[in-house]
Amino acid sequence: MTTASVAAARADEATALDARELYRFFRTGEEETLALRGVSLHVRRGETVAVVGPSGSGKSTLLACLAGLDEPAGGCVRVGGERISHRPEAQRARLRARRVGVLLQSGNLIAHLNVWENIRLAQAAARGRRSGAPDIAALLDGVGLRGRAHALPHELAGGELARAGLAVALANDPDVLLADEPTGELDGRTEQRVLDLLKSRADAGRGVLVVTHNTEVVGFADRVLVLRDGRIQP
Ligand SMILES: Nc1ncnc2c1ncn2[C@@H]1O[C@H](COP(=O)(O)OP(=O)(O)OP(=O)(O)O)[C@@H](O)[C@H]1O
Repeated sequence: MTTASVAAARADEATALDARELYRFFRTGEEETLALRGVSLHVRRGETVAVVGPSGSGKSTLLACLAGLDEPAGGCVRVGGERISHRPEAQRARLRARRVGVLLQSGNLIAHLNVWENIRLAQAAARGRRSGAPDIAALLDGVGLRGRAHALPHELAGGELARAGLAVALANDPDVLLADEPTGELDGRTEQRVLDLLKSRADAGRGVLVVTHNTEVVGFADRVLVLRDGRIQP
């Protein structure tokens, strides 16, 4: 191995998420919207990064591209050194199940499965992952839902639902956790609990990226990136 390739391998190891020159546009009739215009960012292992920006700046589109839920028209996304962009959807889903935790505002729970079953399903989808999956009871303890393991999503209150969603997003012990407004509708105490959990993921050597308007979340992040008109501000 050359010195340069050793250095590149080390940089890869230290990086949980790496996105280069992402472009994404939408066409509606005659109209074309450039939602992402060359976005590059990275999240190191052990780091929490917040992305903030006004409504319509491209935050949700960015999160979807980073998670492999959407395909950028140009650019490349790597998670834990593996490319997740520009692959068939089934491969992206497999990689996401193994390496990425996604917490969306729309929720990530399957309605007819209880909390325990939702977590179990996320773990089953991640099979083949190199390390063992976290213990479900420990995950539930972490989000303060040990007593709600058998509740269906519609039986949970708003804050409980958000915490259950977080437990599912963490079920595969992801290299990177991507969260859209993770503290959206939460009361102060639950918000602090969720932020502590996100921080503990970073402390465990994983990467955390949150998209948010919330100043508390911005304050807790190691780095803040501002997105405007589909570009990261210098
Ligand atoms: N499916 C789509 N079809 C057409 N235009 C879209 C689509 N999704 C997003 N856009 C456009 O892309 C731009 C970025 O949208 P995006 O939802 O990513 O912004 P955002 O920063 O997440 O906004 P908000 O904070 O309001 O959720 C907007 O101009 C939006 O109208």
